Amino acid sequence: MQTIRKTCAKSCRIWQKPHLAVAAPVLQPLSRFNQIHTDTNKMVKFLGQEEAINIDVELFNEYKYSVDQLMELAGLSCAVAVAKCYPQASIGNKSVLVCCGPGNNGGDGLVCARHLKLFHYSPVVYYPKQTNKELYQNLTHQCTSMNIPVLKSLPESSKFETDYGLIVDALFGFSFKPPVREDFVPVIGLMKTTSVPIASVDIPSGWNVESGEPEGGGIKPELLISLTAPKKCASHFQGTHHYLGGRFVPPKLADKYQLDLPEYSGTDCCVPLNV
Ligand SMILES: NC(=O)C1=CN([C@@H]2O[C@H](COP(=O)(O)OP(=O)(O)OC[C@H]3O[C@@H](n4cnc5c(N)ncnc54)[C@H](O)[C@@H]3O)[C@@H](O)[C@H]2O)[C@H](O)CC1
Ligand SMILES: [K+]
Repeated sequence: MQTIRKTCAKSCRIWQKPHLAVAAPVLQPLSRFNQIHTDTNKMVKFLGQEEAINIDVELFNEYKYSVDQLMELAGLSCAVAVAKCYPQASIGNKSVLVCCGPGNNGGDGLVCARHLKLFHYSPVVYYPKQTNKELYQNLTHQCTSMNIPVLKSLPESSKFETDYGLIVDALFGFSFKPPVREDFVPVIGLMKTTSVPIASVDIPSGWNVESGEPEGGGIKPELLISLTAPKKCASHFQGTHHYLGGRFVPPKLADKYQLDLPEYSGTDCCVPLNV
């Protein structure tokens, strides 16, 4: 626990909002503000939506990464974080429902499902809005080739709690613009009402990327895996585990955006952040 005064001193350096330094006399955990205190005693920056998109564009245009490369690393780090928080034995013979959206967040979900299968889980992919782009077709093919069912409709709700031990939420990431469109209302509704724990990839789907949970309530993931760096909505995350994944950021880029990323341990591809 640290005082907001201390938080603000750091915030001012990064966010250059000097007026914040004299506000808010109350005690607050850092993670409720716009930075998070990590195990390594560093402060990770929380990104706004535009900044997250700019970093993504820079990775592709300036650093010449391909989407496939980053998606593979992002999806792998999600599967590893899931395995750390929900060891296969704790899920037993129940399946993991991996809900995939129409964009790159959904692509991370397809990669995550494939790695979960290799880690001996039983993933089932729910992928209602499939595109004909080659990357997504290949990722889907890789899943079906590994006997991972890919569904276009939601599994039957009466048996949901007995059949599924975990939901991986890969519907929407940092490009989401509220409100949730009609096609995705049922799956968001299921996630809002089920007792099955949820692991959200990058953003809890349906949340505003910056301000967090929508009015009237949103999904409440137990695990959040932020990719590259947490987005501002992560400061409202109240679940049990917050991990950072996507260990692909070139140091020069991290410096440019003052990300202050935590140290990943050894060869790990994800790192826990203090909640
Ligand atoms: N640099 C990184 O950290 C990387 C992160 N990755 C992942 O990519 C997503 C961002 O992907 P993007 O394709 O830009 O967008 P989304 O997946 O968030 O969603 C776009 C998709 O969703 C549709 N959509 C938007 N709003 C709504 C709505 N209200 N209702 C329904 N549908 C909506 C939109 O039309 C698009 O089709 C990031 O979060 C990471 O998960 C990369 O994998 C690697 C690099
Ligand atoms: K998500």
